[in-house]
Amino acid sequence: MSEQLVYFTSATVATYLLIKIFQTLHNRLPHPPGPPPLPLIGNFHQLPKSDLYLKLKEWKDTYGPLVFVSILGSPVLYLNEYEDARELLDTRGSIYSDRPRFEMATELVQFNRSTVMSPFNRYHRAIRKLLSATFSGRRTERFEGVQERAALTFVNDVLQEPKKLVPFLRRMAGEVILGITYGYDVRASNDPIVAMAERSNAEFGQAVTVGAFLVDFIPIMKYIPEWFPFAGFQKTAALWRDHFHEATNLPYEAVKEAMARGEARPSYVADHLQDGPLSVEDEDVLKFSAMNMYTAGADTVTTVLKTFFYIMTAHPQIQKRAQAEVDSIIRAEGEDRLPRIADREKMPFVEAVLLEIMRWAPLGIPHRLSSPDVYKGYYIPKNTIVYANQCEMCQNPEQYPDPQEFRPERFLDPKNRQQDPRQIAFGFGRRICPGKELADSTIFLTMAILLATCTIEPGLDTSGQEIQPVAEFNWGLVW
Ligand code: HEM
Repeated sequence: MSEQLVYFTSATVATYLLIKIFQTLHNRLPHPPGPPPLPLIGNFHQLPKSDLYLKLKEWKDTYGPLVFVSILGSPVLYLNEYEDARELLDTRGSIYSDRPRFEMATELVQFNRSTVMSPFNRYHRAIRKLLSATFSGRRTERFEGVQERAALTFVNDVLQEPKKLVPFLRRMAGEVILGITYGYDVRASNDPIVAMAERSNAEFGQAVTVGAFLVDFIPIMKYIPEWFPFAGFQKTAALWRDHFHEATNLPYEAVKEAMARGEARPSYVADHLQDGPLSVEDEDVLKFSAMNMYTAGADTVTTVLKTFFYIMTAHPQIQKRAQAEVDSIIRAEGEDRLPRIADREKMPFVEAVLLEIMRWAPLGIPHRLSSPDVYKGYYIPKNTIVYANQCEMCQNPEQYPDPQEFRPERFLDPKNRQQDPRQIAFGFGRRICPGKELADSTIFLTMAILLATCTIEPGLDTSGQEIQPVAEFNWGLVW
C-alpha cells in the first residue's frame, strides 16, 4: 500500500471516529426543559383547545425561555425569547428552515407546492428569489396606486354599509394583493378568483388540523387506492388537490392571455413572464407562489386593520391625536389632499400606533429542524418542530414595560427605544414573510386614509346606547 493511501485511510477512519464520538456525546446531552411527557401521546393531552398562548406562558414561567415538549411522537421546541429565535432561526437558518410535513395536506393534496408549506429546498429558494424581485424592500412602491384605490373603495363602501366592515376589509386586502400579484381587479361581490382561493384556503385549514386524518399518523395509508373501503380521505385529497390547482391556474392563465392581447397590467406574474415562455418547473414556481401571496396575506392584513378599528373605538383620544397629526400634514399650507406613503416619516404618532398594533402578534408559523443540533448545552433532535413564540416575545415586560397597555408613546421616546415589533411579527430567517413590506405599507396607508376621512366610533344599540367592542383573539396560526 502506498504511503499516500495509508495516510488517506487513517484520515478517513479518524474523521469517522470523531463524528461518532461527537454524535454519542450529543445524544447524552439533555433536551431543553419542559413538562414531563406521557408514553406515546407525549404532552398532547396538555394542549388546550383554545388560548394556547396561555398554556405556553405557563410553561415559559415554569421552564424558562426554551420549552421542549413531545406531541404524538413529534419533538416540539418553543422559543420564547427573541435572541434565541434570532440565533436559531436566522443565524442557523440553513438547518432551521424546513416546514412540518403532513401526509394529507402537504403530500396528498400537494400544498407543499405553496411557498408557506414548501420544504426548504431548491424549489423554495427559487420561489423566494422570484418573490424578492417584485416584493422586497421598496420595490412595491410602484403599486401605491393600487393600494390607494383599494383603500378609497373600502372607505366609500364602509361609510355606506358600516355593518359589512369585516367583509369590506377582506376585499380591500384581496384587491391589493391580487392587483399586485396578477394585475387583477376584484369584482365588488362574488369574485370567482377570490371564491376559489378562499375555498382552497379553507380546505388547507382542514387538511392541517392535527388529528383530522389518520393518514398523518399512519403514513403508509397514503398508498391505499381511492376505491378501497375506508379510503374516503383519498377522494377528499383528490378533490382538494383539484380545487388547489384550479385556484392556482385560473388567474395565472388569465395573465398569460392578457399579455398575449397586450393588455396585461404590471404585476408579479407579468414581471416574470415578460422575457418569454418559462420551463414547466419555472412556471410551477411562479404560479404556485403567486396564489400563495393571496392565501397567506389576506387574513393577516385584515386582522391587523380590524385591530385598528377596535383600538380607535376603545381609545378615542389616541384617534384624535392621530387625526390631528394626519391633518397637520395633508392640510398644511393651503393643501387639501389624501395622505401618501411618502408622508410616513412626518407622521411618527400614526407610525407608533401601527407598531403598537403589530405588538399583538400571534404564535409564529412552525419551522422544522433538518439535522440535529446542540444549543446552550441542550440536544435538539432532527425533525424537531420549532415555534418562535412571537406572542410572548411581543409581550415581554423587560422589552415593553406594562405590555398589556396600549401605549403608542412607548415608541416615541428617543432615550428609551423599544424594539420594533415588526422584527418579531413577520417571522425569522429564510422563511421571513415575503409580503412584509407590502403588508406594512398597505396597513399604514389604509390607516392614514381612514384617519383623514372618517371618525371611527362604536355602533349604537336599539336604545341608542354605544356598543363597546370587546377584543377577542383566536390565537391560532394567524391570530
Ligand atoms: C401584517 C401582516 C402579515 C403578518 C403579521 C405576516 C406574518 C408572517 C409570518 C410570521 C410568517 C412566517 C415566517 C416564519 O416562518 O418565520 C409569514 C410567512 C409568509 N407570509 Fe406573511 N404576514 C403578513 C402579511 C403577508 C402578506 C400581505 C403576504 C403576501 C402578499 C404574505 C405572504 C407570506 C408568505 C407567502 C409566507 C410564507 C413564506 C415562506 O414560508 O417562505 N404575508 N408571514
